Amino acid sequence: MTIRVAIAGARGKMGQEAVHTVMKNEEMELVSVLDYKEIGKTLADTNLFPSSYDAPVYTELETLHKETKPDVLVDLTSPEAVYERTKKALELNIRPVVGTTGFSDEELDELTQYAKDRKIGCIIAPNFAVGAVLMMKFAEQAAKYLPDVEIIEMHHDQKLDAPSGTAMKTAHLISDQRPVHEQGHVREKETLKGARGANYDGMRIHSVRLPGLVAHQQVLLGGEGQLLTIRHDSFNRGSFMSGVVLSIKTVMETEELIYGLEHIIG
Ligand SMILES: NC(=O)C1=CN([C@@H]2O[C@H](COP(=O)(O)OP(=O)(O)OC[C@H]3O[C@@H](n4cnc5c(N)ncnc54)[C@H](OP(=O)(O)O)[C@@H]3O)[C@@H](O)[C@H]2O)C=CC1
Ligand SMILES: O=C(O)C1=N[C@H](C(=O)O)C[C@H](O)C1
Repeated sequence: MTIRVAIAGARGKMGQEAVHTVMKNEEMELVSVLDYKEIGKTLADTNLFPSSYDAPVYTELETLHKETKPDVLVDLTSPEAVYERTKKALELNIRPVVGTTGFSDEELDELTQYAKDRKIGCIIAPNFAVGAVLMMKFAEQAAKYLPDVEIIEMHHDQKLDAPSGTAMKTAHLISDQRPVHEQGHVREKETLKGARGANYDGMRIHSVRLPGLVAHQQVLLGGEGQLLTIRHDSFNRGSFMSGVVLSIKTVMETEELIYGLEHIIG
């Protein structure tokens, strides 16, 4: 069976890569594209793709659904509207594969319940790169033994959310293994606000934004006289595409929300 795929955010850095990936995949068909502004009748009208890329463009998910009946909506957009759109997709019986980051813990909980009530698959993957998933899992394991942790995530300077979805997911995984405790000196005082980074259950998260970067993270775990550094680098967006393909296939087989690629990479 060919999987009918729609993509939201197709003009973006990740979206363009995902369009090519789906177009090249023989088990999938790109049936439509969702944008939030008028960009032409078909994807080719954007001048970003060859003229053979003729998937129609819609600005309303309901119309897109009615006219092109996608099985899956791949969302690679921006944090502002992704929660509402994911909920709407579930309502319409379209299975969301969401790479967009910036969900709050409450929103993730609500969407999990929403998908469960409707028995419909949904995958939210803060990072589609297999190496990044391994970095998070290794850090989770290491934190049992070295519970003092600081996360440094580094991204390109066009990124809208901070900390990154990957850093948040890493913190979630580590916090399941490590007793909540404040790190650093008890009388520590910031002379410049933000110097110690964001505080997640006492763990510190630092966000670096610089031109030239793509997506990088290191997890530092400190112990008496020692430091373990676990690092992952994505040098280009091709690194995320095998995870996108796996998620599109897997979401067709599941009836609940899966948060994180670690649950499906086997
Ligand atoms: N899970 C993963 O592995 C990865 C996730 N990401 C995440 O994916 C998202 C996209 O990243 P990236 O491609 O770098 O960002 P870009 O800004 O390059 O692309 C986002 C695209 O979505 C469009 N867009 C914005 N809002 C909407 C909307 N409401 N509906 C439809 N389209 C919209 C933007 O249009 P316009 O520019 O006109 O506003 C743009 O074309 C981010 O949240 C990022 O964190 C990124 C890399 C990997
Ligand atoms: O915006 C990005 O680029 C990325 N976003 C994701 C995140 O927030 O973790 C995944 C990856 O780090 C690239």
